[in-house]
Amino acid sequence: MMMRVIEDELFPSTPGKVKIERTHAASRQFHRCFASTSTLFLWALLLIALTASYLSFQSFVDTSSRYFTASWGGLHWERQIRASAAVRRDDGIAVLVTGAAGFVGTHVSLALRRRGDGVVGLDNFNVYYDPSLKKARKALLAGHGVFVVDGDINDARLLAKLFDTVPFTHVMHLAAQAGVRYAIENPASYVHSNVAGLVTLLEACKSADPQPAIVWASSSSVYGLNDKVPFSESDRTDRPASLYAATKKAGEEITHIYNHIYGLSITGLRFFTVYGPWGRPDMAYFSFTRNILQGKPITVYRGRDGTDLARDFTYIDDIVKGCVAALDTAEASTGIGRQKRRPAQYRIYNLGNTSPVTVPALVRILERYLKVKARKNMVEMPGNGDVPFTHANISLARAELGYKPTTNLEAGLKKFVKWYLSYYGYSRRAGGKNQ
Ligand SMILES: O=C(O)[C@H]1O[C@H](OP(=O)(O)OP(=O)(O)OC[C@H]2O[C@@H](n3ccc(=O)[nH]c3=O)[C@H](O)[C@@H]2O)[C@H](O)[C@@H](O)[C@H]1O
Repeated sequence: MMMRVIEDELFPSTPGKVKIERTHAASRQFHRCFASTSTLFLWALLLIALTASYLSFQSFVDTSSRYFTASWGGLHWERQIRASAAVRRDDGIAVLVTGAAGFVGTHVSLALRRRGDGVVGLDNFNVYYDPSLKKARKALLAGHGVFVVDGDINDARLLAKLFDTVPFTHVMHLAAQAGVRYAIENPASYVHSNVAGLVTLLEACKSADPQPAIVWASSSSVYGLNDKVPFSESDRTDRPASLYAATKKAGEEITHIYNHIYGLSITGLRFFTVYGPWGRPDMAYFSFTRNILQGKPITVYRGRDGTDLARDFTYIDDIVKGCVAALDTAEASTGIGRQKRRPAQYRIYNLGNTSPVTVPALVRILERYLKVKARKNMVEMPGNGDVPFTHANISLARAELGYKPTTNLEAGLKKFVKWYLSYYGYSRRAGGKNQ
């Protein structure tokens, strides 16, 4: 019956033809057709096989090109990571420091290493400011046995590899897009590092076995338009003045989620305008020093009502003590296999200096140490994210971390200027390193 249908379809009934011939012809045609269907089938198989081999070749090319071009991976690399992570004291900790070639990251890594903890750094060496300064910090760390991986916190494969290689007990997360006013120019970089990068890192931490405890850098800028002084952790933080502040505030909410669902132990540190040797060239105290020495004018912002702006400038060594104390008092994360077994620690602390200084006062101190008069342009604060003042209440950090800042701006800037002159040389016009 089936054959009949096929026959009829292939040979529409034509009056005058002999039936038997039709049947034979149809059968020949059918076999020819069957043969051509099998051929088609074989061709299709061949095509599928070719596609499969092409795809696996592509993936081989991808993998090997990543192997040959990526700045991480391989046996030698793993050996460096393990050596850097080796703990050399009783009850020492193994810490992954993100942003290790940054200002705070370098100092914290050195402090941990000096007391015998295992430290592995991670930094993407971006060009937000002169990467040669970051490379110099990396070299400084290498001299103390700290290896810094060149990679991004958005690279989930790299993070997974790091946690596979070392059972980190802690993550000191300092990698971020910093700077309050730069967010006007490059908003996407804040979302990339401070939001997407943070989530990628937390995902890796949540999946790691053991899960590390996380201490990370939030910011005084989360207080935004808060005018209740001094700023306490319980004050409002829902009125940020810049995208930078908003991404740091988002970080506080995001880390809370990972604490709540996965049992990650989280400590957020709100840093107040940190300064000191090996600092960030984009910050006022640093760029003012450079300009004053080069005889260039500096722009000093003032409030709309003519008042001076003020910051609770905090010296790097005090911040490092706060970071280390936060690591030492961090309880272990409570999750395993991505499941929380019991509630985990969630903390937020101000790390400031408790004595705000105005920007013109900062300039006067620099003039004294540099022995050069600054050429000042007093300008009304542009509406690009700045806040008029910051002032930290540090009672909580003092009570729970034993945090007690000991360096005032005078003493701290003296150390900064000494470092600056030794690093860049006395006369910028006479040459020296790039900035
Ligand atoms: O605590 C924080 O969480 C932040 O601290 C820092 O931000 P800020 O307190 O804004 O520091 P910084 O830029 O040095 O400006 C200092 C003062 O100089 C004024 N300022 C600045 C530049 C200038 O050209 N002129 C000027 O008057 C300016 O108006 C301000 O009054 C970090 O950069 C930031 O990453 C974040 O960590």
